[in-house]
Amino acid sequence: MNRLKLKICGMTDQANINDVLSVGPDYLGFIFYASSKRYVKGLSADFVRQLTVVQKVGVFVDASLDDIKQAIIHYGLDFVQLHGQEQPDFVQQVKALNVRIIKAFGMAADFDWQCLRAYQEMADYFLFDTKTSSHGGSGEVFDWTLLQQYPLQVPYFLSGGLSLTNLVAVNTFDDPRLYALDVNSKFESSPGFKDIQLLKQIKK
Ligand SMILES: O=C(O)c1ccccc1N[C@@H]1O[C@H](COP(=O)(O)O)[C@@H](O)[C@H]1O
Repeated sequence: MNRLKLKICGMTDQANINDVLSVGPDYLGFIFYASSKRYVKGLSADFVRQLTVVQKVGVFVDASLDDIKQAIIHYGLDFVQLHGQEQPDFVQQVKALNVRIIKAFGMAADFDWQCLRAYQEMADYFLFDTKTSSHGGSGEVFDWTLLQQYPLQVPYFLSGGLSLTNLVAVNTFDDPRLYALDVNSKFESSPGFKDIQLLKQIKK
């Protein structure tokens, strides 16, 4: 697991973020989706913007280009994670805002792998999450054997209900395209508050 990058997502609280940074994540995720239990709204943009020891990822679900642009400016985002049904031409417009792109897809048995081709030139990374009506943060795991059908070379984040229990099986992955692990609800004491003791066990 050591070669893999770590993204800790759904940060909402300043003190909790300071504790989480002691775990040494590569990426911190902030949810800019009002329906989420982890909506970033109460968190100071000035505080987030001055965080430089970590890559800051804004997570959006079918947001407008202007909302994304404002969030990039105010929170100093390095990455935009597009977690909805964003089409390639829209993703290209976000990329033109001078951020790097993580394009997320909800995995299910009938997932159309060919649809990824239209995104491969503009996405720095793909992210594979479990397909649910809540878009993300469900804590549900998808069938990882589906990834055997992934046809492209774009590196990806593995996501969807990652926990201390199922992360053990990541060691069986033999896929150099697996770039990062994205942990969220299974490492919380309550939505938006990460459990530091649980997080510390990831890198053991
Ligand atoms: O966390 C949320 O509430 C959320 C809401 C809407 C879109 C994405 C969201 N989070 C992302 O969901 C995945 C998986 O989370 P979990 O481990 O299943 O809880 C993760 O990539 C978050 O970035």
